[in-house]
Amino acid sequence: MVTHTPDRQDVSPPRAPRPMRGTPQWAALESHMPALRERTLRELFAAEPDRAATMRISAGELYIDYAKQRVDATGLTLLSAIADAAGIIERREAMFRGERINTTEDRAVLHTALRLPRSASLIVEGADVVAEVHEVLDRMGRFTDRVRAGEHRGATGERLTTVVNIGIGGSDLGPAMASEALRHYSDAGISARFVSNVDPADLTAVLATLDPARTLFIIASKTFSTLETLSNAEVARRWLVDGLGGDESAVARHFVAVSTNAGRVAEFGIDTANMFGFWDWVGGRYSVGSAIGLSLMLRIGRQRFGEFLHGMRLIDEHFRDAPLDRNAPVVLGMLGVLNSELLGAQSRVVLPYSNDLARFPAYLQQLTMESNGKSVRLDGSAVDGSTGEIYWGEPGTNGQHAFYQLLHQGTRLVPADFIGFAEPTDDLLTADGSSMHDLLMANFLAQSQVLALGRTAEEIAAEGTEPGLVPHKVMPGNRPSTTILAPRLTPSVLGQLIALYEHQVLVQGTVWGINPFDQWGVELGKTQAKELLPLITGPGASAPGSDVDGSTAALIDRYRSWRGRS
Ligand SMILES: O=P(O)(O)OC[C@H]1O[C@](O)(CO)[C@@H](O)[C@@H]1O
Repeated sequence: MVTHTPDRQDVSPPRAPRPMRGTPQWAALESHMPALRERTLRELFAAEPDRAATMRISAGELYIDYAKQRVDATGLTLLSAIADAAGIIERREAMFRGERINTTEDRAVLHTALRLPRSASLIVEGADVVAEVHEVLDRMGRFTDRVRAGEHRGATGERLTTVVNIGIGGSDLGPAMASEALRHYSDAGISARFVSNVDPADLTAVLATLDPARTLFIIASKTFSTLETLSNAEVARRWLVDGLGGDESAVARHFVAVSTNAGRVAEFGIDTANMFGFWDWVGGRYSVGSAIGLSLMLRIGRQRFGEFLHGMRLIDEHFRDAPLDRNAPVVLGMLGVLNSELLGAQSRVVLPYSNDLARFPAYLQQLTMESNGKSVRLDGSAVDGSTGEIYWGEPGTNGQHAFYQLLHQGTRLVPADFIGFAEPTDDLLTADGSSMHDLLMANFLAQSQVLALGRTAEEIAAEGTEPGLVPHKVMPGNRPSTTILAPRLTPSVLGQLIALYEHQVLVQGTVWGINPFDQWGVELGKTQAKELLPLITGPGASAPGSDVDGSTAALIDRYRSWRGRS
């Protein structure tokens, strides 16, 4: 039995992360910045012939090239010194040990325990969390085996062929992204649909295509108190019962829940025998490897779901074992800090050259921005720099024909993460017999090359360009990017990509001294929506006693009048 104890590196007890600005390590980086700002990527490539060989890391099956980042060997050493001084090793080990590093919610942060092997043991506050994790995985496995084999059928005896996951945020984005990414591995004739928005258009559009007799609903909510999810779940239940001739008992065969809150699941009317649990130490945006991934397991089966978890574990192990300056989440997280804090980048664009990863940027938006969009440190003091990179993106080559113009010639610096695969999930041949996948990947390679090296006025003039057009055609270059290449988009590789970004969040949160694991900023909007609802449906905001601000009151009045309620 493998016991996961903090024995990998000699660590002292965890401390709150230290603010990094003002430390000697930060000052050293700042004094090196003129060298990084002045030298272009063209110059760096010319000056450092072995740049490509040294600025790459293999982690799991991911080949990560960061030679096109605006950094040199000294800069990289200084960046890892900052991560070290911020206490990343202690914080990482405290996380893996199951300490309550999410102090504002008094919780451990143990998504990494979701992917420990059955043979491992991790005792946290007296309980072996690995045993608990595998008990749930086994239950999920038995259930999904039965649905996939047609043994668990709908109330009328039909096979269940569509699973509808109703959830939002972390209870939607992970499984929705992964289900699309791994569509190629769906092998039991089960399709998955995802409903998240409280906008009735979402559920209406999905239900319109479905047969209740063949539909299984998964109500996924960590808290089981989320307005959007419960509203959609109630309507879905009514639709099912009505569609099956008013048979209330059908709910038991067509509804399962995924939650940490058995009481609320029972209150909602789902038998807790049909509930798959997880734990408060799994943050919503870190939960795709928990029972929140049930829809994915239904599609790809328990073995491939296991490979997905294994992929995450490969990167967990790399994150724990690799020295900081060869550690992919540390290096990439710190390059994000460099770009956003010292090179003036305002966002990071993620460009998967895989249509199957279309939802990956949206998934990363919650993972990174809900985690590190904070402006106070763990001790409640204000941060003194910026935090939380803004993530966005679209699959290549679609983005090329939409926003790459700004990436190449705009005034803003937008560092890019390119993600691509050697083997296609599908390939087609063009009329001349060439592989469309090769065409896609030629674009993948060309774009980062052009971003980095650009084209000068002299080079453009030398091509015979009319002088008046030369400035319009200059490609400034010197725009940083990282390229992540993997053999193929398998369940394991998807798990590796997810964990690579998860751990970057911890690295950056540690350097910024903030808590990446709470999300207090989303609460007030929810409360105020509840307060405004009766004004919208009842007397209006201009009624005596209403203390709604003038702008909102006028909007409510206009809304009510257009709804015919004045
Ligand atoms: O799974 P739940 O409890 O329904 O929460 C859904 C989402 O809502 C949030 O709390 C934010 O509103 C996310 O952190 C979470 O992933």
